[in-house]
Amino acid sequence: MSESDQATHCGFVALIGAPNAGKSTLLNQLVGAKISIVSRKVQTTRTQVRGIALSGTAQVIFVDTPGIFAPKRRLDRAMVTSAWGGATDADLIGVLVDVARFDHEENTALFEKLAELKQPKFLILNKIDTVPKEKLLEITAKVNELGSFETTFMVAALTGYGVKDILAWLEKRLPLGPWLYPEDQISDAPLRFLAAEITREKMFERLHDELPYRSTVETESWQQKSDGSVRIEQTIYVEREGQRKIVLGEGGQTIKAIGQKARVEIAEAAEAKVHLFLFVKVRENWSDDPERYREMGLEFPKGKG
Ligand SMILES: Nc1nc2c(ncn2[C@@H]2O[C@H](COP(=O)(O)OP(=O)(O)OP(=O)(O)O)[C@@H](O)[C@H]2O)c(=O)[nH]1
Repeated sequence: MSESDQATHCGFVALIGAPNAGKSTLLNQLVGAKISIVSRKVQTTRTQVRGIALSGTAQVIFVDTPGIFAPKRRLDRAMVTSAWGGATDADLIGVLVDVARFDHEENTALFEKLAELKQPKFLILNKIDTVPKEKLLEITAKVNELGSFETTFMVAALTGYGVKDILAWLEKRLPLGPWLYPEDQISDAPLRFLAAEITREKMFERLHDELPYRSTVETESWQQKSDGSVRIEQTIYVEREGQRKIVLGEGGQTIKAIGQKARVEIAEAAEAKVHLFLFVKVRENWSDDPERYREMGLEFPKGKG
């Protein structure tokens, strides 16, 4: 019960979907702030990031998950284990499907796996701006044959169209219970993790396909200064010397530009003046190193990578 006499609702909702279905975009719309990094490159989300939304009497805690379902490499397997971990702990599972790709292979694998999860599920058809209106009902019927869903939402996460309906439904649907987080909290991702994600996003924006998705960013130090500012040191890990040169750019221009953009956003998130220092290091085979997994909040999968 909250302080008022009104009963409150609270619960965990896992968002599951194929790569690029729009999970990060949707999560940001639901929460009304930039929580999870968004990119046109697939697999930018590596760990569960929670966004917390308030809707009337309900606190809805979203778990964002990596969207990949047929893992081959070790890093991919760790991501998938993390994704399903989030789903099995949740009260409800929101299944996100790109309407234009509902019958693609990645969704077939997803629906097969979903059948094993016992939690109630609801369907979110995203990117409805990309298919003709008259096709939507037919697609809705077809997708509902592939799984068992309590209800279906049609949204365009990019513009926010339809997103409020999801929150309104969840408000009634989540179990009764006290709120688990303070009212003004929108994420429980530690700030230093969020800061690393911001730098990674700026790096992807700047370098696109020049950089493999396996490069990573870690916040090595976070020092609060007496004047209220924060000194942050981050290391960008790449796998080869050639990649290090790309990230640095001529005369260090590229890394400088990445750092400037990241600093502005980290300062917003930290609500403080930020001094950001970026380093680039080559670490061969980092994706086989258990320590790197721990830092990303993932479990190191056993067996050969
Ligand atoms: N046209 C259109 N594009 C969208 C919509 N929602 C998301 N997108 C785009 O789809 C792409 C993928 O969105 P993300 O939110 O990064 O997808 P994700 O599922 O989190 O992806 P991963 O992190 O790789 O798992 C981005 O280019 C988005 O701008 C939508 O409603 N309409």
